[in-house]
Amino acid sequence: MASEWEVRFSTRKGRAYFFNTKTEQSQWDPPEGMDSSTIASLPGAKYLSAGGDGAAPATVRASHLLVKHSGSRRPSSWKEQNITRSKEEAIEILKGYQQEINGDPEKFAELAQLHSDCSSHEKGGDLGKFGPGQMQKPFEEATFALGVGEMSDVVSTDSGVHLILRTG
Ligand SMILES: O=C(CCc1ccccc1)N[C@H](Cc1nc2ccccc2[nH]1)C(=O)O
Repeated sequence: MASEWEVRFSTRKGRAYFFNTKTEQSQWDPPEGMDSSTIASLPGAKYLSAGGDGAAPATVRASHLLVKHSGSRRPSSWKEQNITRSKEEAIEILKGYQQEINGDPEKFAELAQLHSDCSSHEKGGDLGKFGPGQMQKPFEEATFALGVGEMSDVVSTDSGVHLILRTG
């Protein structure tokens, strides 16, 4: 029965697997005879790669532009020793960059290099590839919801407020 099955993500292996909640058995391959639309509707199906077969690692690549504020987990960066701006002010600043970027990936990388409060600024904001369970949840969910080449609106994490560009 499909309802016994769910998709989970192995951070160790960096890929999705199928878990039977009744027998508690897990397997890499989709359950025998389960069609792709049923697989796509299983709980945790978001961990499956586009093919829905769980075989390809469900990882993404992204860049981000982070503006920290006084409530950030670490209100300091390469740019500013002691960051005291309010969260509201950080959002206003980020929205200014968002307008300037206007959907242009090259502009995104340029402004991330100049202004991001994350060490990834050195690489135009590039964070490399990551899978579920590796980044703070709001950041992960926003990134996984983007198509390749798409940019997020303002996303808030314990680190500050971000613009995210999914690149892979
Ligand atoms: O955690 C890091 C390093 C992230 C990184 C990953 C991969 C390559 C390069 C950098 N920097 C934090 C700021 C920060 N918080 C984040 C939360 C989610 C994603 C990226 C983030 N960056 C900080 O500097 O406080």
